[in-house]
Amino acid sequence: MLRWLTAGESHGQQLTAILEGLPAGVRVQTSDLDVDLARRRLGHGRGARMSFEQDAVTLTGGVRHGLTQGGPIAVQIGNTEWPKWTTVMSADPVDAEELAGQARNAPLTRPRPGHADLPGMQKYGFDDARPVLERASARETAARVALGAVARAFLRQALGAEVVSHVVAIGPVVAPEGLVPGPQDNPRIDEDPVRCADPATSELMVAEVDDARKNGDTLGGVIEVVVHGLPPGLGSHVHWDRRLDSRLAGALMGVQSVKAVEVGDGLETARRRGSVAHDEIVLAEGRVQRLTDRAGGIEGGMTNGDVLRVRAAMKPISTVPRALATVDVATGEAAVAINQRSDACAVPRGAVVMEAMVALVLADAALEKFGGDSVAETRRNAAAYLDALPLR
Ligand SMILES: Cc1cc2nc3c(=O)[nH]c(=O)nc-3n(C[C@H](O)[C@H](O)[C@H](O)COP(=O)(O)O)c2cc1C
Ligand SMILES: C=C(O[C@@H]1CC(C(=O)O)=C[C@@H](OP(=O)(O)O)[C@H]1O)C(=O)O
Repeated sequence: MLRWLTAGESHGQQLTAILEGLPAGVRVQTSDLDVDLARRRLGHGRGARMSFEQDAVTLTGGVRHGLTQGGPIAVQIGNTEWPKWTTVMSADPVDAEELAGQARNAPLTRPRPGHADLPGMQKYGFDDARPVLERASARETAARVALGAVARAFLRQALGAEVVSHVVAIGPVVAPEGLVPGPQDNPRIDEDPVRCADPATSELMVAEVDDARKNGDTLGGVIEVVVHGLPPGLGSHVHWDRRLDSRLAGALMGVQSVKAVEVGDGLETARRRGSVAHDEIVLAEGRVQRLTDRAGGIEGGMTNGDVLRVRAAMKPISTVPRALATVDVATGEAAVAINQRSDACAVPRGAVVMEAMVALVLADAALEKFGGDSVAETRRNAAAYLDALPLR
């Protein structure tokens, strides 16, 4: 239904993104994309680049006078870094002498453990990590967040659904269980330096980031994305690749540094007995309701109408200032890994990327279920489906 693609390098001229398959009539404008792009630059632990990068975003296709037109939506995001990289990252051949004078062009031959550097060089036949790290960099997530903002607008206008997130762990500091942000809580959580919903835990998280940074180290953590207002029946039990949990897991694992995904209570559920692992169904006030939401709003690969909760675990940043051991591929000698300027902890801003991926997957699943060439049609179809459900 929905297809999306991104292109561009971390220090290239710009990122480009295309979203194809969205209906006409979705209200969206540049400022909506700006809001999420700015949120992606926030967070204690971010690197220097985040404080000056402007994410100059332009909607270049598919939107007219603040409304989608039904055609592919195209977005470009200029890289503020570009002026320093015009020669090194030039698409066209450049004069060899001019290139030789550029310190930035020195081959990167000491691959960083935990990065795409070494396997990428081996796979694509490069003797320099530059072409690999330029595309592997999470700079690319700016493009996903821009498209995610469009998907978020569609979900809100078609279904009344809201996608929010919070940080539930940074390194060993874990927020209390059971905190579930409400549909309007993003602005409040954005105010917190680590996007944690619990102020006491937030203070401990900030201290942990400061301590890691002081010691030349880095941190990862866990993000929970919460979606309110979804109808039952998005996704399907009938085939593995139609299961919504499978699609969400793939999308979240597709974000740089994500090493685990949980749906609902996830791993904790595996440690429970069945009698206390599931969500019992009752009839209350003429509606079917669940007493708990351990499943995170998904049963049998479909939304069940409860609040959707998925978690993504990011590993610690791989560019560790206290440089890790590697091998210089030019000399074959033991070396320390290249140490580029880097985030110390990207979990708070990673949360905004996870929201975008969840919004894109849900927009796709909503269009599959309800169709519609205009958002008004999608909305009517969804309303008729809900009206016809015998037990809601
Ligand atoms: C929002 C975000 C920001 C990131 N920032 C950095 C960074 O500044 N330095 C770094 O080494 N890795 C950073 N990463 C992680 C790397 O991009 C990632 O570890 C690398 O591309 C290898 O991919 P893998 O971890 O999925 O194996 C970031 C990831 C995300 C999601
Ligand atoms: C630029 C962004 O994140 C970058 C992600 C990243 C990495 O290795 O993933 C490394 C750093 O980039 P640089 O190569 O300039 O040091 C981060 O700043 C961004 O998120 O916009």
